[in-house]
Order: sequence, then C-alpha cells, then structure tokens
Amino acid sequence: MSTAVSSDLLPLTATDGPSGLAVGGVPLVELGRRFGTPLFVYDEEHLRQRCREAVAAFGPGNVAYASKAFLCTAMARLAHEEGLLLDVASGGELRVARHAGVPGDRIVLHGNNKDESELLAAAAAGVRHVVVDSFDEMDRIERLHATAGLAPLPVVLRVAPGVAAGGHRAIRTGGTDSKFGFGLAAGIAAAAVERARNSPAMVLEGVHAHVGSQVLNPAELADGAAATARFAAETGVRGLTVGGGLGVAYEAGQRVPEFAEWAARVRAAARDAGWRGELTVEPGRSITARAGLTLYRVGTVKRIEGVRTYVSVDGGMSDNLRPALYSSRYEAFLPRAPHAPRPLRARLVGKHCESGDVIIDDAALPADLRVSDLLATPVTGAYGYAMASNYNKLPRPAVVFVRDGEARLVVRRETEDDLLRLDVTEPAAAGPAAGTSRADLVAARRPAGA
Ligand SMILES: Cc1ncc(COP(=O)(O)O)c(C=O)c1O
Ligand SMILES: N[C@@H](CCCC[NH3+])C(=O)O
Repeated sequence: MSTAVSSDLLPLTATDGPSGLAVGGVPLVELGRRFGTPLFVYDEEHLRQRCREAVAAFGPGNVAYASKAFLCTAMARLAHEEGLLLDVASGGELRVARHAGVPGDRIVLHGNNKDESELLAAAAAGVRHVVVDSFDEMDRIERLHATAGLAPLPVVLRVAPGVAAGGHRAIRTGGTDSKFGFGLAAGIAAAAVERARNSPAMVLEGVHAHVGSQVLNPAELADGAAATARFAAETGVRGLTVGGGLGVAYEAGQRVPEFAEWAARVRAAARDAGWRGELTVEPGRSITARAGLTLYRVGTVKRIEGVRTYVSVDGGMSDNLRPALYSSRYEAFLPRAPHAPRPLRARLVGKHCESGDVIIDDAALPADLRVSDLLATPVTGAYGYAMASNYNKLPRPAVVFVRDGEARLVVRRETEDDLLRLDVTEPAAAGPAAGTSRADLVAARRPAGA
C-alpha cells in the first residue's frame, strides 16, 4: 500500500492545515509538542455524533455505552449528556460512572463473577438493573437479601444463545462453550428465569445476550438477536438487550455496517422470532474507536539489509495490547504529511522488552520518515487506553479531548511518582540522589525559558 491514509480511518473533524492534520481544529503536531507522547487524542464531536447516531437508530433510552471500551470521568459524562445509559462491568467502572455524576438509574452492572461488594455497591447506587450471569451469583444475591438487608434487586438474565461471533476467538462470547451467561441449551436459561421469578431477592426485568465483539457481519448479530428474542418471547419477560459488538474498520477498505443497518437487522430478526417489545443495545467500540488516535514519537529506525526495517516508537503494547492479544491490524501515518504516499515497509514496534511488542507488523509509511517524527495510529479509541498497563514501568499516556480549536486534558499522564504510589516499602535510606529523577534530568537539559 503506497497510498495515503484513508479518511475513513480518521476522526470526523480531521482537516488539513499548514502544519499537517488537525483534529477538532487543533493540529496534531501541536498536541504532540504540548502534551508529550504517547498521547491518546479524541475528537469530542465525533464521540458525540456516534452517541447521537446510536440513539437515533435504536431510540432514546435504548442505548447503553459499554464503558469498558474507554472510560474516564469525561467519557462517562459525555455519554450521559448524550442520553446513553452506562454499561459498567465492575465495581471500578461503576465508581467512575458515579464519580462522573451518572445517576444510578442510568447504569447497568455486568460481570460474570461479581463479588458481594460489587453487588452491594450497585444496589446502593440504585442501578437500573444487574445483569445476572450465573446461579452462584443468584446465591450471592439471595444471601445478601437474607442477611444484609439487600432490597429486591432488579435483574436481567444474561443468556448464552449458542451464537458466537467476533473478530477473534478471545472476544467471542455467545457460544455454548462460554464463561458468560446461562446456556439456552438444555433448559439452563429457562431454569434461571424460573428461579429469578420465584426469588424474593430478585425482580426479573428481562433477558440479555452479547454474541461477541468486532463483528463485521450484521447477519451474525441478527442470529444472536433471533435466538435471544425467541427465548425472551417464550418466557414473556419485559426487556430484551442484544448486546454490543458492532465492528469498526481498522484498515482501509473494510466495510462496516452503520448503526441504522444494525438496528434494522436485529429488529427484523427479533420480530420474526416473535418479540414485540423494544430492543436495547450496548455498543462500545463502535462509539469510541474511530474517534480516537494515538500519537507516538519515532525514536529509532533500524534497517536490516535484506531482512526488514524496524521503526521504534515511545509506547507499544502497554498502550495498545490488541495486536499482541488478537493479531489486530492497524495503519500509521505522519501527521505532518497525512497525504504522503507510504511506500516504505517497516515493522512498527514499541519500546518494551519483548519481540512481540509490535504495533503494526508490516506498516506502510512515508519514505522520508525520520527519527523524532510524530507518528499517528488511527482507530485506537477503543480498548487501547482501557487495556493500558505499566509494563516495564512505563507511565500510562495522557488523554486529550479536542473540539472547536481547544484541547482539553481529561486524563493526565502518569508520572514516575505514580509508578511508586502503591509500593509500601520505604525508599532506601539515602533515596535517589537529588537531581537524578527523570524530571530533574529533563529539566536540566531544557534550554532556559523552554
Ligand atoms: C456484555 C457486553 N456488552 C457490550 C460489549 C461491548 O462490545 P463492543 O465494544 O464490541 O461494542 C461487550 C464487550 O464485547 C460485552 O461483553
Ligand atoms: N478487548 C477486546 C474487546 C473485548 C470486548 C468486551 N467484551 C478488544 O480489544 O477487541
């Protein structure tokens, strides 16, 4: 591929300017200089537009943002402002949603192994419902009801509909062989419905299924919806959630269904299966992925004659685990020259201590790429920051929202002090010599006034 990066992979407000590509009216090169790298940049207008499109397709009150895709206070608030509910999958995600001011009745709690403290926190927050995943969880809810005064909990039952879909086996969830949900086969889900209906600790509100993530074929989402809807209709529950899972394009030329197509397909499938009620969905990736991109600084370019070229940047698997985990593919471009042809083939790698720390195995890059260039990987707004780690004690990147020519820091970059904040062992008696911390050294090298 020697063509320029496709605009289909860029955030909606991406424009060209004298200093290269701008998003939200702010040149990316300026963001790299101002906030440092690696940096996650989100187009706020794009995020809001995707939320609105989802609500337009499925109806107000019928869309929950799957916050696992990307969550921070600003993102939770944005999704809430745009009328989405929040799907949280742990006590931690619940805490962030509440911190952002999202009311409990706009939150649903998921998880295949919720502990008692998560259930109690959900009840205390007054969540809309808890998506119950197992009989053991029902035991826990009934115990808390009997011994800790837990009021009857609104619940939705997650079923495994026997339809598994998605971009990689690690992210397919709805098959019979799955850790998630009550199997529709062998009457397990029917028994769960019976038990919830007869339990003093639960108020059954509906049925839920999620077949998998990064699904590009809408027929697979429709198959999952059909199986779940048939069961929901037979059991006569009030609500039906058909999960998230809509895929996105990571490379040029991938066809991706729009929200409207997803809605039409799952609605038709559910109707044909006998379901007459509303449908709710939980998109994550399809809201945030393309709105976000990652900026890195190129640190080394190593040419191995007759083998390949390696381009190393200042992040890697600690800010984008997806290539290592799912062999996911990405593209890259230089913000200073977004329309430059990309004839150079190179392996784009991070700075971690393993050869599997690859961001793009065979990247197409401009021929004049050089050390200290700012480089961008688009479509990293989902499951990038969310799965970031401190491997090799790299501080996690900052996150910036851009809109109308303004950049807003929404998550600050971690510092080296942050890396030590959980260590309870006292520092060595002498401690690091004054003036040898990385911040001191960087400050010492900076020209006066910089
Ligand atoms: C229960 C549930 N709902 C929604 C989602 C969101 O999925 P996606 O980001 O693929 O839309 C997931 C993750 O796949 C999930 O497990
Ligand atoms: N982390 C996965 C998606 C998991 C979906 C959550 N159930 C990814 O990056 O593709």
